[in-house]
Amino acid sequence: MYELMLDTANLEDLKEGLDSWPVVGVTSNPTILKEEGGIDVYARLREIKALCGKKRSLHVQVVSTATDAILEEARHILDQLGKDTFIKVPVSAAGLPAIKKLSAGGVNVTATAIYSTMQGMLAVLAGAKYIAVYFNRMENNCTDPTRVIAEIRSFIDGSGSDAKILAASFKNAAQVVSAYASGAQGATVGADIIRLGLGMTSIDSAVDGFRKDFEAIHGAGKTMSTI
Ligand SMILES: O=C[C@H](O)COP(=O)(O)O
Repeated sequence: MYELMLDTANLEDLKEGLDSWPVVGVTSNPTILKEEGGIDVYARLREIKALCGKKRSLHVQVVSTATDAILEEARHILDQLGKDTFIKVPVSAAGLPAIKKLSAGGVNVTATAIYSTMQGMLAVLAGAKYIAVYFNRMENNCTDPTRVIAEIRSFIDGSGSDAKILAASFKNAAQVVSAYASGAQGATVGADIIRLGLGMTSIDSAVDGFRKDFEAIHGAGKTMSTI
């Protein structure tokens, strides 16, 4: 089953997206939170958690760079936001041991900052539930994200793991389509990407043509519910 999440902390985007689009979770990182200006971070994350409700997941990233500090930060996030919160941990030398310990303790981990198949494989083995692969950032570094996604997916399937690739870091709709086509089970995107996908003038032009043809039969303003 494929999943779509929103990569934002903007309340307007979240209210629209969670209400109107087929979204199963919300992700953020410190840069996304910074875009919201001088917010109280935990207050905002609590608002987002409330908007998510019980059925959608919230993924919150740690900031610390040493293993013990990451573990401490993860515990604090769970205390503040609830035990079902997914803790986003970068797959770094210090992050991997934290992913292993948190996962062993039953914490939901989203492994992040993934630029290589090796990082993805290690995160799967360490027990992460989601593997956040950075699509656009890889392309910026002349790495092919479709190859990395396909290799990690093959590793997940071959090892019988229930981890899912959650592709992230998108700048356009084509990248999202490529991520899913390469084997990602999920993508987390900004609201702008969804709007791009629905914003083609040819879509509105087709809809307008159908409306005019119907009005030619039954008169102006008529619809299937008013004839
Ligand atoms: O948390 C991961 C983000 O999706 C990274 O996105 P970005 O490359 O646009 O900063």
